[in-house]
Amino acid sequence: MKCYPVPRENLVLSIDNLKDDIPEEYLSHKECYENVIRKGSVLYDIFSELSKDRKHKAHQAPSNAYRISDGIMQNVNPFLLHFALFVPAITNQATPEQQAEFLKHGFGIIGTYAQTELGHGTFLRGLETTATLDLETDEFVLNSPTLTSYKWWPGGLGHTANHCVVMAQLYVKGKCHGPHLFFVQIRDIETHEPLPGLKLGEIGAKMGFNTADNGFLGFHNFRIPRNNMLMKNSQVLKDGTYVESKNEKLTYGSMVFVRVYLLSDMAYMLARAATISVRYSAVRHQSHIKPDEPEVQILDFVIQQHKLFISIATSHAFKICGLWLWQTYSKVMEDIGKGSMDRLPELHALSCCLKTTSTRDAGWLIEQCRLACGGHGYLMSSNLPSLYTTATAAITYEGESTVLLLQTARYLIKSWKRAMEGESLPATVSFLSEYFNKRYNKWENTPKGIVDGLKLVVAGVTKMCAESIQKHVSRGQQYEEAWNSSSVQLIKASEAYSRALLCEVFWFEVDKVSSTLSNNLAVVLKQLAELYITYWALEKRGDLLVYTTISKDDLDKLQERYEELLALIRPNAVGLVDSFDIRDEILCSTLGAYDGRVYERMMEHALKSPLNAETVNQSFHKYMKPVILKHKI
Ligand SMILES: CCCCCCCCCCCCCCCCCCCCCC(=O)SCCNC(=O)CCNC(=O)[C@H](O)C(C)(C)COP(=O)(O)OP(=O)(O)OC[C@H]1O[C@@H](n2cnc3c(N)ncnc32)[C@H](O)[C@@H]1OP(=O)(O)O
Ligand SMILES: Cc1cc2nc3c(=O)[nH]c(=O)nc-3n(C[C@H](O)[C@H](O)[C@H](O)COP(=O)(O)OP(=O)(O)OC[C@H]3O[C@@H](n4cnc5c(N)ncnc54)[C@H](O)[C@@H]3O)c2cc1C
Repeated sequence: MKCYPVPRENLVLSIDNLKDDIPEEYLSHKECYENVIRKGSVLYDIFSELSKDRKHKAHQAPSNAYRISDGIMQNVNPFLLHFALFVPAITNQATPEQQAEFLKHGFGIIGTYAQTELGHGTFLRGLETTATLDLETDEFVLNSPTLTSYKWWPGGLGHTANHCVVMAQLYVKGKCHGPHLFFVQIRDIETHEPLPGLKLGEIGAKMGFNTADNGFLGFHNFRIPRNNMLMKNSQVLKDGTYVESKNEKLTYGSMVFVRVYLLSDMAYMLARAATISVRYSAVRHQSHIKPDEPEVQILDFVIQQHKLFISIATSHAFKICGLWLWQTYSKVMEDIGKGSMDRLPELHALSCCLKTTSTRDAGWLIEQCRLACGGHGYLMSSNLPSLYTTATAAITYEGESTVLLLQTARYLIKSWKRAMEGESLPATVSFLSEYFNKRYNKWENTPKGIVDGLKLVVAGVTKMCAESIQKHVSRGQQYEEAWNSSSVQLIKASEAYSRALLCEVFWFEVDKVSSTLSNNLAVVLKQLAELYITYWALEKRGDLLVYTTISKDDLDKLQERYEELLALIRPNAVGLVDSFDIRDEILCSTLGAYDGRVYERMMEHALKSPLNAETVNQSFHKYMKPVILKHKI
């Protein structure tokens, strides 16, 4: 790999170890793991060399360098959790002294984030792993009291990591203080054997993510020093005094970090899928549009453009909103550093709904890209199946999507109540006050008008939810029960909110930067933003008809404009995906390479199938032949 500026002599393993003799999809589960460890270890070495001068900082945006991993393994890198959650958890949740201690070996340790248990993933307060202070020895004793308390799912936990950050219920002097994080060594550094008192393993084959080495972990009277509790926000002193955090939800900070980041990650996943399917659709000729003319590029079918251009536009929307959300995150973290928690609920609400919408959209849009490639999209060598299973996992991990939408709904309902009481609201929800005070405009058939309309939908649905909860309460339900009864509508409010946010930020940011771009670029970027907004206005036409003054005539015009936009984008479609600038080595697709040699690549790849190494497979002689001979007349 020439793209890495690390001298070969600095590396322990040869860079030649990054090559595959047999494509990954033909390996067994065990071989696959061993293969990604072979390649992952080289990468780990490269990343550690590259990071030598880069001090870990809390709230630092992740470097894009790890994308190289996508080109080297089609499946998930088992070292990912070290970078994505283990190190960020320590930098965000440990004191400076602890950080110096826990990270002193740099890349000499490999960590993961062990939170989810067999019995509980969503409901963190229900976790069962215990960390009990032993005042005499100044240690915490970790235990998994039940089968359901076993840690279950953490990436890299099965066989890769030798350390982890563990979420456990803190017990001091018989009192439970809720979930807290602990730094725990789980394997011997030299032998890699699990330490005594631990039961460790891998959880088995999954729909995708198969090389992530997701594992289980049980503790039996396992002791760690008291100082291994991450104590930036709350502390346990030597005499057992518990010092409360300013906000107990700060313990959940590492999850907020990844949720925020996932928006950009989904932009990239979608860019890869769009690149493959748009390029393929330009190469593939099939059927006629005019009977007397040659077969067309399938990209010329308007319905194909409808399936694919939304992915290009969505990737840009996620990228731009991802940057916006990252800036919000950094600002809120800075405020927290200065002691102000004011914007933490807003950040939590934004990150929950945007994480959910971006992962769900990426999942179904990647699948749509796969379907748009016809049969060939079903081949592993197209890389679309792997992209799908990897993206779709994110709908569940780092907070299950329904559960996160309900968190945002909680914030919307609270904000609605504040609006009714005349309180001022943060800019991201101030439209609720405007709606409550009936300050809204008549429908306008422009991108800005659509954004305003989508916000009216959020406000209208939120109001309906608040009334529904109230109705159930007045019929005798407790507030929490009434919440459950109204949850279908609450989810709708949250979904509508994230869509309005995505449309607004995408349009506003594109509009803001367009004067700094060349005219041609600004025009195309605006077309993509308008396409995105119009697509969603048409998808949500029912809600717009209920909550705004949009008419059938307006909708007809929007449909016409949408089709116009498809035609305007068509000549630039291939250029647009080329501009994502994803190298063939990272794309890893027989269908999507830059040179368009689709059929040649497919044949070359098919010939690598181990089944093609011999003309007759031995199973013929063993099983088929006797049956054939028996039935031969
Ligand atoms: C070589 C490689 C190269 C590498 C290069 C390096 C580059 C690396 C770069 C990085 C690449 C990344 C790529 C991704 C990869 C990922 C891989 C997979 C990771 C998967 C990890 C996981 O999968 S890890 C587990 C995640 N597991 C959850 O995600 C549990 C969800 N479950 C909850 O999160 C809570 O359980 C839940 C529901 C909130 C209720 O919590 P609860 O019961 O305590 O709270 P309540 O509901 O009662 O709410 C009470 C009040 O707390 C408020 N609140 C709640 N949370 C709050 C919060 N966070 N912040 C503020 N406020 C919060 C709430 O808004 C209420 O506020 P109010 O009262 O004012 O309304
Ligand atoms: C690929 C992958 C990688 C992962 N990596 C890690 C890792 O590295 N570390 C780690 O700690 N964990 C990891 N996880 C675990 C992951 O974070 C959890 O699976 C996730 O948070 C969902 O929790 P759950 O499995 O308990 O789902 P559940 O909460 O059991 O969800 C089941 C159903 O119940 C519903 N439900 C649950 N609660 C409510 C509610 N309050 N209201 C309404 N509906 C509800 C959900 O919507 C869902 O439909 C990973 C998971 C996957 C799939």
